[in-house]
Amino acid sequence: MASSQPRKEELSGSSAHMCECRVTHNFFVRSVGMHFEYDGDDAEFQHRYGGQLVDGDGDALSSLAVAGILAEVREQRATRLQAPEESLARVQRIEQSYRRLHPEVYTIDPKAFLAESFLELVEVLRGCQTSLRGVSSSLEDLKSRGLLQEKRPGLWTFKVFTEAFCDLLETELANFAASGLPCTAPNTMNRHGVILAELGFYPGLLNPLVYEYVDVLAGQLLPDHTEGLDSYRAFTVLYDAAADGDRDLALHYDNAEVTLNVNIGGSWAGGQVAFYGLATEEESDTPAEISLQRGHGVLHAGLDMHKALPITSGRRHNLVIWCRSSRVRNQLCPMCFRQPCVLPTCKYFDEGFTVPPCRLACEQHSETGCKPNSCHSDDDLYTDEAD
Ligand SMILES: O=C(O)CCC(=O)C(=O)O
Ligand SMILES: [Fe+2]
Repeated sequence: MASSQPRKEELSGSSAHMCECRVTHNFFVRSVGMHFEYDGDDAEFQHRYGGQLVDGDGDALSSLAVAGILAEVREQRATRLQAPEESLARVQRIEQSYRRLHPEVYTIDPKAFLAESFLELVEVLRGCQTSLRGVSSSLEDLKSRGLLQEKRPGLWTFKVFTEAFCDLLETELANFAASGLPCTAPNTMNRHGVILAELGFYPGLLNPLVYEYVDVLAGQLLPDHTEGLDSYRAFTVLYDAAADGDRDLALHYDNAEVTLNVNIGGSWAGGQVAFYGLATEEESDTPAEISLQRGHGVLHAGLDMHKALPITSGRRHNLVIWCRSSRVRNQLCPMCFRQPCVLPTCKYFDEGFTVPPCRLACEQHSETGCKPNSCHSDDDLYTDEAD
């Protein structure tokens, strides 16, 4: 199953790619509560939305109001186009100026960082990859011994990290936050989390965690969703009931085949993560609500719709890893549900598509003559020159 595949960064000639939909789809304008598509063609935007948009009373929006929406969408697109370049600049600045408090937390120490039960869980499931004995009896055994819980089909919880690791990571991240250096928030709803690639956590800590451990679990526990994990996006989310804190996260699915979400600290009330089932299937009326103890994680399909309920007091700090399987996502982009047509990007914005088999948007457009303005002539902007 999973691990015989080379990971993406080991493939010769590979580079980072994102689906073109990242800069053409899902622009959310809060004032009208709608998502828009926009590929840089103003006339097409006007044509597509001009007559359709109505205000709260059902009256058509004025052309001035539509122009205002277009301006907002245009700005969002420009921000997304610039994001990879800005990320590279931030990384350079962090590398030059940040003094690590705990340099040891950047390199995995399995015995000190990973819970004993997690190491055993992975070893048992690794053994199932080669054994003829079915995985199901091993899973039953692991469940009966309390190493693994199945909250409902496809929703697994287990202990991942030791307290010592959670302490190290939390204090390192607090030290980084106190440095005042710039970092990126993982999404617009989580203003206080950070993208861990930009802080240098990938090579020594997260690459081995994902490729040597999570890949084994994902392959055995969510076999319909991965054909081997070969890239990922890792970040933290931080909820705080205090005045300026983020409290909840809207219903969504992840840009991932498989997600591992682990609590690394805090003490709080509320804040359960509620799961509603796969986006491709009928929504469940009764969500499975998960509340994790410190060091414990939930492993779920990226397509499992979920939201974080509001925390009512305290603070909740989680490490989230969106794991990607190029063999799966190369067939269909999980964000636009189309065959991916990709743009080069920097490694911090990699969405895990590989070329080939995916086609570059520029080639696709010049061949078919469609949408030349959504393909990027200035490739240097999207090439990772930090390596
Ligand atoms: O709040 C959480 O624990 C879930 C976060 C999440 O779903 C995400 O960032 O994709
Ligand atoms: Fe999520």
